[in-house]
Amino acid sequence: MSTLIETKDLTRILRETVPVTLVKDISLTIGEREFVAVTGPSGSGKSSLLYLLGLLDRPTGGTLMIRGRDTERMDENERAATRLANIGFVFQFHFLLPEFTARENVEIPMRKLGRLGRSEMRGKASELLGALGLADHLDKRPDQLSGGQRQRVAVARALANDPPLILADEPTGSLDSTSSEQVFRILETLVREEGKTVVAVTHDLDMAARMDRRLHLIDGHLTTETINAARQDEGAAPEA
Ligand SMILES: Nc1ncnc2c1ncn2[C@@H]1O[C@H](COP(=O)(O)OP(=O)(O)OP(=O)(O)O)[C@@H](O)[C@H]1O
Repeated sequence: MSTLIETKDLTRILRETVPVTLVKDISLTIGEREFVAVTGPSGSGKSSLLYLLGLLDRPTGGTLMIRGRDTERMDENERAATRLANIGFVFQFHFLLPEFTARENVEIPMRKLGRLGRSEMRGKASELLGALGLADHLDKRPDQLSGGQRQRVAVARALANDPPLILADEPTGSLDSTSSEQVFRILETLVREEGKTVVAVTHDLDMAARMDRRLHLIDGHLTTETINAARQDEGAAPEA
């Protein structure tokens, strides 16, 4: 299994009047085709860790390598380009742009990357939305869609540039149980059939148990790392 992300003593401290530790000394390795849960109590640093892994925030200590490249040695342009080509985000609240249609929302990351022409972008966006069961909703705006449909548009947007890594912050947190299961299965399919790596923050321990590995945080520290049984049978080695 090749390594996608490697951190060593990753730390993020806010330099306020009283310093606030968001994430402290986290060392981990995440490989390609892994389905990883991040769990922990409220305020334990789960979102902060995801922001660091997604290059949306910078560490104050330690290192973060993505595909063998030290992200702290990159300038802002390189970080932005690395993010755009390698990482898709799905948040608890979809953050779709309300004035744009589903298809236009999915096209936005493609426009930013600038690799495809206009009709190719349209085609790719339609294809992605179609694969997520939204073929009849391409031209609807977010307020014309249900919560589950909006979250599927957000997943399609995360996949727009075909990144190897999807980071999801409570992607099913605001959904009813049926939509939640549907979105979970989509993420699972991305790993099992498309070879993506998905790292998802979740409060749902049943869901976490269905993933390959669970990283549990307390007070910004990675306290336990659990390899789920099904994966151990496949020979995945426990790391911590
Ligand atoms: N900008 C900030 N200023 C001050 N404190 C912050 C800031 N951002 C985060 N924190 C604090 O850092 C800690 C970690 O926050 P984080 O959002 O990463 O936790 P979390 O595990 O994702 O929580 P939740 O499950 O509630 O979303 C929390 O105690 C939070 O209050």
